[in-house]
Amino acid sequence: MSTAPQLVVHHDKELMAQAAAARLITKIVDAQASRGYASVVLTGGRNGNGLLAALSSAPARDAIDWGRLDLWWGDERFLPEGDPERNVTQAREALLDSVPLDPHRVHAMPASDGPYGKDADAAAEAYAGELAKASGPENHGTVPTFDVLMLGVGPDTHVASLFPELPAVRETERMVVGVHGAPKPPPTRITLTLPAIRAAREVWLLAAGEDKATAAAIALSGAGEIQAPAAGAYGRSRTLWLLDAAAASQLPRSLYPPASP
Ligand SMILES: O=C1O[C@H](COP(=O)(O)O)[C@@H](O)[C@H](O)[C@H]1O
Repeated sequence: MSTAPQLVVHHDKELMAQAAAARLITKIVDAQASRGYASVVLTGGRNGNGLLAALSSAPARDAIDWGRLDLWWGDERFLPEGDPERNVTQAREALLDSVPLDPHRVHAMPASDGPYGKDADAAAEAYAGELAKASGPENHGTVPTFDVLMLGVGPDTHVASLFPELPAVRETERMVVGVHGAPKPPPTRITLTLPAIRAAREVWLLAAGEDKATAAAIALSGAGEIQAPAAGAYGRSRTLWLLDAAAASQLPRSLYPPASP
């Protein structure tokens, strides 16, 4: 069952990143208070890294019990360990290296010089196995019920490494797949699929900047998920689009009415 998207539009991308970071802190602290731990899926890209950087400089970040936080990734660029273009490398720089995480709870996707060598499909299968191991009877299948899963939105409406019309976005069985021939470099990637994304309690789509305006308008105007993968990303209990005014500038007025005078 899909949840109708809710929209929050901030003045600019800096404010959006700060507000999203504050929202994430509250979610994590609440989940830890009620269950003992929290699980979050990170995204790569400018907006995801902007949020992590904002979280890093938010004084309230110390409210999080970092040792009881599980981190997963929505996708990864299949490159050697430590490559500056890897999403995990960028996340480490923006935040992860400066907080006391439990390394056993940081579930980076495999690198192209790791145990699976250049075989992105085998690496994807291994990540699916790691997710399945972390999924208990209280979850709904072979993927944990993440508290929050974040996704950047590409100008072509891609989310994670689910690009329009490529086989990965059509996947209905597997939770993680290898991606070959991605239109955005690098061509080889690993990604959660739409069924895995939809296992999350809350899915947050982050879109800031003019170059995201068309993508946001298309995805929020009833487009199909094969042509516009962002349209197929929703959470079990909430789907939240966090935008700045530039990214919201082409939304239909019924979704984003002009501000009151
Ligand atoms: O390559 C990727 O791009 C998307 C969007 O990134 P952005 O810089 O246009 O915001 C990102 O969400 C994804 O994780 C990443 O691998």
